[in-house]
Amino acid sequence: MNCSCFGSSVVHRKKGDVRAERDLEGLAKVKNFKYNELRTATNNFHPSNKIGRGGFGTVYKGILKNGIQIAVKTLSAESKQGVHEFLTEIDTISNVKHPNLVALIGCCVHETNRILIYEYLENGSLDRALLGGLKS
Ligand SMILES: Nc1ncnc2c1ncn2[C@@H]1O[C@H](COP(=O)(O)OP(=O)(O)OP(=O)(O)O)[C@@H](O)[C@H]1O
Repeated sequence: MNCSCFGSSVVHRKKGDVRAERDLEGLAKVKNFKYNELRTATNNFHPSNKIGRGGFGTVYKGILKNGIQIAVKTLSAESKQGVHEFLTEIDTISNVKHPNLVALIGCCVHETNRILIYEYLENGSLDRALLGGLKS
């Protein structure tokens, strides 16, 4: 599995990152994004790409090189959630698939950054997903 989202420099990896890398190898279902790929997709996490903020942290809209739109959820620095808990959450989310749930497509751990990547839903998509054919 590609673990290069930990950065190109082995020298700068912290203990937690190395453990996270090891743990991520066990998560076969989600893609391990490179931090630079996410920086490019979100125009360096530009404020104009910000689409919301939830309990996890700030959410940015991004566009991958292949044109796929993504929602990039960055775990806020104040969060007490550690790498291990973060990875456990990914493992749990990636095992749940339902038409009414937004799919988790990947994650990234880079230095102190913990990031989740979801499929992007346009405004109103949730309504449509929940109400199905009831909504025009
Ligand atoms: N997959 C997505 N596609 C498009 N926009 C999204 C997506 N995920 C989140 N957002 C936007 O980011 C905002 C925050 O989302 P987030 O899931 O972090 O928190 P929340 O659902 O509002 O609350 P909580 O943190 O309690 O789950 C949402 O209200 C929405 O506007």
